[in-house]
Amino acid sequence: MKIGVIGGGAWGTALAQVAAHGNRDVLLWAREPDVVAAINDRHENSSFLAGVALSPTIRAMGSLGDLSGCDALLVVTPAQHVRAVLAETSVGATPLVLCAKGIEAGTRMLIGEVARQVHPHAPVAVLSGPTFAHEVAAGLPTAVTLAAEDDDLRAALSDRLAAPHFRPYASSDVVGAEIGGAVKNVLAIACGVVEGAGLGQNARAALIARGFAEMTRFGLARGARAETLAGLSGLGDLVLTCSSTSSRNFSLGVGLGRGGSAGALMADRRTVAEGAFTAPVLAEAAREAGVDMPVTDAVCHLLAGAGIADVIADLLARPLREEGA
Ligand SMILES: NC(=O)c1ccc[n+]([C@@H]2O[C@H](COP(=O)([O-])OP(=O)(O)OC[C@H]3O[C@@H](n4cnc5c(N)ncnc54)[C@H](O)[C@@H]3O)[C@@H](O)[C@H]2O)c1
Ligand SMILES: O=P(O)(O)OC[C@H](O)CO
Repeated sequence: MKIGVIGGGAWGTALAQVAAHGNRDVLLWAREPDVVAAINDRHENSSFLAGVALSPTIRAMGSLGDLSGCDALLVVTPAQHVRAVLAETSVGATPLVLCAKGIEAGTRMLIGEVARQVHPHAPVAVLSGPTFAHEVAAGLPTAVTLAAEDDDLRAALSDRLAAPHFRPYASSDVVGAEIGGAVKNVLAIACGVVEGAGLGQNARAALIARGFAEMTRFGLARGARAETLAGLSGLGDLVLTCSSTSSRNFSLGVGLGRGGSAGALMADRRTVAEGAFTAPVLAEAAREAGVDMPVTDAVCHLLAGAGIADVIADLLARPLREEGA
């Protein structure tokens, strides 16, 4: 199975490195000519994944047309760009493995829904889980959820992408795998705020637990399975990104918690903090589904410039409720 990767950011590059395990050929499309040149000439991506010696069997290209002939395409651009990039890619019935974590603004579509709309004949899979790109690229042990409805595709992709340090767990719950990754980014911003504002470890643990309840309510309303939400792509990734400044979303939250504005914190950054884009659309989607997501709403207010003290006070002043409700 010849793998093509769409997106030369940190995660696309790390996944290309995984797929190149055992000196297998991998094609990687990157948007930036300097990234293409650095990968081909020096086997590095200093722009997005500095300090990693890449496999020489990874070949980078600047034209999406060069990916034709691949047996599966890993889609690893930021969520808000997936539609445009897929529309430029000749896909046919080639399986698409979606690795971006987010919900499309405007349409409120999960990325799998976007992919099916743009390429109706392409089978869709989702790869998601607790995966800091620099750790995966360094060969540190990592486990992910690999979800696809089709049994054969799931097995073929798991076999092809598994490596000694990279362990996919198969699932048929595509929607569940997607929702965990999208929602955890928003909750990671909230946990970063707790850290930045010095609200303490109790508050962070409470946010993780109540955030997971929120993720579960939303996921179940959208057809996800509870065990997927409690697995690697849901709870696993939530715990990772809510506890480390290696997370761009958590770091954004830390900045907000210290009193920075979202505009200033996001200006000029070359890397993506998906939660900032997902939060408003997730809040809309939750309202549409009749699901209460107070932490997500609080993140939206903070991103829009509301004061931290007011937002926290409002969150804590909500009516008391049953834990399982
Ligand atoms: N970095 C990680 O550790 C990690 C791990 C798992 C999943 N992800 C997910 O992977 C996706 C990609 O994130 P990343 O960390 O690889 O990116 P990144 O932050 O390292 O780099 C930004 C990427 O955005 C691309 N980009 C910017 N403008 C674009 C446009 N108009 N059209 C297409 N692409 C554009 C850049 O080319 C670059 O590849 C995100 O959804 C992220 O949540 C990231
Ligand atoms: O840096 P973040 O916050 O985008 O998190 C990266 C991955 O999603 C962690 O699984």
